[in-house]
Amino acid sequence: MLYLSEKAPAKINLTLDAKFKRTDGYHELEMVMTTIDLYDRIDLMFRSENKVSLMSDSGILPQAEKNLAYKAAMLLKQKMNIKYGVHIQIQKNIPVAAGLAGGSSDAAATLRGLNRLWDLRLTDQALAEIGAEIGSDVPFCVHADTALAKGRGEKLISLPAPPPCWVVLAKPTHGVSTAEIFDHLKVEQIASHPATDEMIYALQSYDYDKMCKYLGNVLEPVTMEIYPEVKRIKDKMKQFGADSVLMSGSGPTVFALVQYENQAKRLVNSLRGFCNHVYAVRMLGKRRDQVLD
Ligand SMILES: C[C@](O)(CO)[C@H](O)COP(=O)(O)OP(=O)(O)OC[C@H]1O[C@@H](n2ccc(N)nc2=O)[C@H](O)[C@@H]1O
Ligand SMILES: Nc1ncnc2c1ncn2[C@@H]1O[C@H](COP(=O)(O)OP(=O)(O)OP(=O)(O)O)[C@@H](O)[C@H]1O
Repeated sequence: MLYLSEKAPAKINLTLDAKFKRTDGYHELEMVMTTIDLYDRIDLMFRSENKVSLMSDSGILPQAEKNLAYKAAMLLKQKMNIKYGVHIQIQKNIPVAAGLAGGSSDAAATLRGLNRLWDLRLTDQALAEIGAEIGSDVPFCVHADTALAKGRGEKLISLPAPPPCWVVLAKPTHGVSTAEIFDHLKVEQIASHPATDEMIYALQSYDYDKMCKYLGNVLEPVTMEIYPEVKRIKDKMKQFGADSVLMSGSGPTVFALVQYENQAKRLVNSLRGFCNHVYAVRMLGKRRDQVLD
């Protein structure tokens, strides 16, 4: 194969809990994560030379060595001792540094795509293990379904996809550094831990109301303290009729759940003028339509 494309969907956290800070500096986490129908497109072109190159249509992304998709290609090449190359083209739709794992998903889609382009026949599990060396969210993004993630984020147990609904996302203009937010987290001072087991049960019983009830993220108050705009957006979303609202990952993107398209449209219209980056997308939760040959 000489050319192929992969979808790289964004993730949201339905829950994010931190148990303790580990001696390696990472936090031991417990999170329920799923995917939404907002995705980057990764085009991969086979190169017979032993070179990896990368271009993206985004002015703010690192173009080569620092790009997570480039790192993924180099790591896979090195691990599998590959002597040819690839040109990676990224069409960026997921907002950057937003808590939506855009970079991790690009890296994961690159691993999945190269597995096909270079005919490596690795399992998703093997790709996820390689991806864990790039970032904590990459293993989840390799599978790109719905999962309980533990450890640093790399230990995954697959869960049923959430009930169908709309996800309205609003992102403040500034991005957030994940490391900075974790730095400010004091695990022993967490006032309220999310009810992870109840969220799992909500998914297993396909219960939209319970899914809404049990959204929770221990990083939300931390990010809100530093960036009060996050709280203002969350309050507006609640006021404008969202069924439930939560910040995703380390933020600053806030997402609202609603069941019907007209509610999603109303919410988007109410937020315009107040927030520049607003999207209404469907919940995904299952890996489908990933391949774009
Ligand atoms: C917040 C989440 O998005 C939730 O899904 C992820 O935990 C972050 O995943 P990521 O961006 O792939 O994170 P990494 O690139 O591995 O780590 C960025 C930084 O976040 C902090 N970090 C990340 C994961 C974790 N379990 N504990 C941490 O303390 C560390 O300071 C780390 O240096
Ligand atoms: N392909 C890429 N797409 C987005 N960001 C990238 C990419 N490659 C490298 N980066 C860098 O990674 C950093 C985090 O970007 P990203 O959009 O993945 O953040 P995030 O959504 O907060 O991630 P997470 O939810 O996994 O913490 C940014 O500083 C960005 O410059």
